[in-house]
Amino acid sequence: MVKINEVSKKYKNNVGNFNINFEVNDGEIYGIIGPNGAGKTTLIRQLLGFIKSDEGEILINEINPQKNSKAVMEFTGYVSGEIVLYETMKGIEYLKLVASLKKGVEWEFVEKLIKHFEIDVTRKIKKMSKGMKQKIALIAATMNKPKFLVLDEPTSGLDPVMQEQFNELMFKLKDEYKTTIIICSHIFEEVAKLCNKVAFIKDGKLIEEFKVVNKDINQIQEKFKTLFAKEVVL
Ligand SMILES: Nc1ncnc2c1ncn2[C@@H]1O[C@H](COP(=O)(O)OP(=O)(O)OP(=O)(O)O)[C@@H](O)[C@H]1O
Repeated sequence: MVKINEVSKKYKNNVGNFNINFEVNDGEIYGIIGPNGAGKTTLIRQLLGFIKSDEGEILINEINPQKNSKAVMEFTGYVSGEIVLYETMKGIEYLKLVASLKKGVEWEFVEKLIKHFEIDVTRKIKKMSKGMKQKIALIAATMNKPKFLVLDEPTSGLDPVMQEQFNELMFKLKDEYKTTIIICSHIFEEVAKLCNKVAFIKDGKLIEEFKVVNKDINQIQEKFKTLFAKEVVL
């Protein structure tokens, strides 16, 4: 589903990301882990064709997003790190608008998602909490059971109950609809529970790809500590 070959994006001062290679198979959940500023969001935006790579090739379901982002977005759901919604709308109005713009939305499934996340969609978005807005964004991104789903720190505002509901939704999409998912996260537990493989990104480089075995959070934590060890300053 996803093939990334020698991809680089250099901002000024040699910041960005460099010679990234990885593949994600159909129906896999792939994690991207790295500290702040490592280049995760830059990579995701290249994957979707929102920013142009300087080098390399990306193929999503055999389509190059850099040449045809629109074609990729037709079968892709995306939740960005900074969620921006139409603040003056009610939740339900926003979801109806998104449903009218996407192909293949069954409203019954949207209703199930609203119930699943236990969210009051009659409220105005501007009066919603960060976590509620995140749920709305997740429903908007998954309402048409997309073939490909890209999530940039999707659960940073969710409480533990909602985290579990998020995990359940990810498994449902993967198992029942064969959705391929890429998820950037700082939450090791989430990555351990959901992902088959994890890429560790440091200073714009993919320094290690790691296979998650038995949903073991300790392995990921240990690997992170080894790869990102820092001298104690304070
Ligand atoms: N438009 C831009 N112009 C110049 N530099 C940029 C631009 N966008 C991002 N950067 C820089 O590129 C680097 C990677 O940023 P990016 O947002 O991809 O990191 P990240 O891993 O997603 O971080 P975080 O976990 O904090 O969200 C950072 O040093 C950032 O300052």
